[in-house]
Amino acid sequence: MPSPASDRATGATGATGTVGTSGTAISLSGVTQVYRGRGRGREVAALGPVDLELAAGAFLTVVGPSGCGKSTLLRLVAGFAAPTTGTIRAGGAPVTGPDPSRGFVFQQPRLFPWLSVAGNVGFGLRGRPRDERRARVAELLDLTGLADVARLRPYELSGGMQQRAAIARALAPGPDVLLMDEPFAALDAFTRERMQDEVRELWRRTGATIVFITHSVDEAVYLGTRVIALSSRPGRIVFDRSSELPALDRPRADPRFAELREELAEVIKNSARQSRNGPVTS
Ligand SMILES: Nc1ncnc2c1ncn2[C@@H]1O[C@H](COP(=O)(O)OP(=O)(O)OP(=O)(O)O)[C@@H](O)[C@H]1O
Repeated sequence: MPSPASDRATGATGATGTVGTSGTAISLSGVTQVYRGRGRGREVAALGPVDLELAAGAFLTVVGPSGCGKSTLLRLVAGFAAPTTGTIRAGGAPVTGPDPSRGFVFQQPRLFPWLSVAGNVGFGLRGRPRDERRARVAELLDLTGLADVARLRPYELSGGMQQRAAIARALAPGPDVLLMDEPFAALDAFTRERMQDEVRELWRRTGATIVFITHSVDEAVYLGTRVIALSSRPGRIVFDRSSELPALDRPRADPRFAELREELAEVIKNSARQSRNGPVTS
């Protein structure tokens, strides 16, 4: 297994089309989201204002209390909706809608039941030459350990394998950014830990920038090269920390793991009580 440092320093090309190891992958400036329901007083201030600059190649984890706007943030970056105020840029260009350069993985795998695993993984490659598509699908099935089940239908797979197929499908077009919305929340604890290691490995090998939403402080600290916490709704950044832990072989054994986890848990507990704190950064 190549070391993450050497992988990233050389800008090796993995599963994604482009490996960006320099520059800004995503930036948000003054981003807010207010949902408007029917009738007076039905507005929900869900997010922001949020300002964020994310370096290419980072693994950003976002954690915060339930309903604080984590999914809203991710959906805005994906381009599924436009923010109420503010601007979002990806790779320097304004986000105006969904784009193959930003892959999305949902909490539920959402595979197409009528397609095989290979068919699902290749779905986003329709229109490309057949040979190219086949080679790409084979590469991704190998990368995600699904080569042996390529011909099976989704219902024949375990939950973990289905989620791997969903990740492979999101990676197929070679996105620069992978957006993951609590992708392991529905998995049992054992499978979840294994998938965390697998996604770490995918990140190392592909060089993609990842934004990963989670409810779990442990998962956020284990995976993130940068960890942010949002306050209670409307979600604002109340904690923002870079971490070297994901580059280590056994992050949980490092004393910094427990330290960061405790600090983050404390911030989330406090911000749930007092939602309008200023940022806590270092
Ligand atoms: N389409 C919508 N219309 C109205 N309100 C919405 C809509 N989507 C989300 N909300 C509200 O906005 C707030 C933020 O929702 P969001 O799903 O972004 O939070 P979250 O942090 O991802 O929540 P959870 O951790 O429970 O998944 C919540 O109060 C939610 O009820």
